[in-house]
Amino acid sequence: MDLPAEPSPPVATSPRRPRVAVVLFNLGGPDAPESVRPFLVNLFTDPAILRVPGWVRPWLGRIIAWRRTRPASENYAILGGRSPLLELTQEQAEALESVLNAEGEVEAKAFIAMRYWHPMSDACAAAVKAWGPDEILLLPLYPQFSTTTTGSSMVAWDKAAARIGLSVPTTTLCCFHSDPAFADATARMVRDSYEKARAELDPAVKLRVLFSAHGLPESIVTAGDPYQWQVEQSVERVVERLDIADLDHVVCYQSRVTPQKWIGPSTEDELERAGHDKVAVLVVPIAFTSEHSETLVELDVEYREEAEKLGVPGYFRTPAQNADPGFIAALAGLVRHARCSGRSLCSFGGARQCPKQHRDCPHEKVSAARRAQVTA
Ligand SMILES: C=CC1=C(C)c2cc3[nH]c(cc4nc(cc5[nH]c(cc1n2)c(C)c5CCC(=O)O)C(CCC(=O)O)=C4C)c(C)c3C=C
Ligand SMILES: [Fe+2]
Ligand SMILES: [Fe+2]
Repeated sequence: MDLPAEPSPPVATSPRRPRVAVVLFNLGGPDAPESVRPFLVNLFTDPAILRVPGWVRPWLGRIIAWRRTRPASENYAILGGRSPLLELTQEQAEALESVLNAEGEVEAKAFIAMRYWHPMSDACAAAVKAWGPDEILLLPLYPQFSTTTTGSSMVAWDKAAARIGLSVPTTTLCCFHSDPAFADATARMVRDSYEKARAELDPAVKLRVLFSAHGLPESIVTAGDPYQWQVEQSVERVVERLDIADLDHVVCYQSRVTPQKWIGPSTEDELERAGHDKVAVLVVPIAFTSEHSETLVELDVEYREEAEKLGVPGYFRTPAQNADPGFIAALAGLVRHARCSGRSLCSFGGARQCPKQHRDCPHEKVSAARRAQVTA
């Protein structure tokens, strides 16, 4: 006699994890000596960078790019003829992807959209579309928002996504200048290099920390760009965490490339002051999260030589974050936080109040007036 078949046990079905495409924004850099000129043309013909009437820009932008090609090529030659930015961003992308996937909440894939050299937004948007995400998170690798960097990348992304009809719910993170995990990771790196510098220096020599950020033409800040204010916020958060009594420190700005008036003090002026005061310096890049020509050449070669000439009694530098585990954990936290807070969290150029009222919400608000100026 046939026995009735045993009812089969219920099959455990775990819900499919949402597929999240994390798009990392950075500036990009030339991948060969012959790419330097077209990279610079892309940069100087961007209306976010060269703020002149549209009919002048293609001409003036090309002239400025042409004039800048020689000094820029000389800098890239020191790095073997190319920028290391893409490889370093790829390492950050892989590290972030593995942290997010290990957490198990989402199925994450990190993509890279460079602004002025490949892979740019069009290629990135096509790769994102082919992957078929449920959600997209736009995550700048610039801690502080500037219309010249993150703002410009957002505009380029929107155009690229529209061109190929990529319409997936998208969260945009404007900035993370005051994110506690970002400040913790940065402060740890600064403390390490501060201690190493102190160990090398004669105890009688004082050490000053120069938080060096990329500069901006002053007119861009006057027009409402929140970058300088956000840089100052980042420095305050890091200094709080360093908790070094009577820390001698200053915020300064490097990499001026146009003749207009740029925000100051310049990093060069601060080197001159350090030479005059006979104090050693620890230079901390505060607005770049990866090494590239402006850290490896400008800071490590040019400013070091300048400091020697000026009689600065010691020159040290904190590395950029690259794939530092603390920094990658901070990025993963930003992804989690942005998702849990809902898609309304950030708007172009600023952020609305954190809807979940998290303490220390990293999405610091930009005042309504400033936001209006930025988005105008
Ligand atoms: C008017 C010119 C520029 C403004 C404004 C500007 C803002 C800005 N840039 C960064 C970060 C990076 N800049 C990089 C290269 C680079 N930037 C400019 C000009 C302006 N940047 C030039 C001409 C170049 C090319 C290099 C050179 O000619 O020296 C890079 C990448 C470089 C690499 O090696 O890959 C980064 C990163 C920030 C954060 C910023 C304002 C907030
Ligand atoms: Fe720049
Ligand atoms: Fe929040």
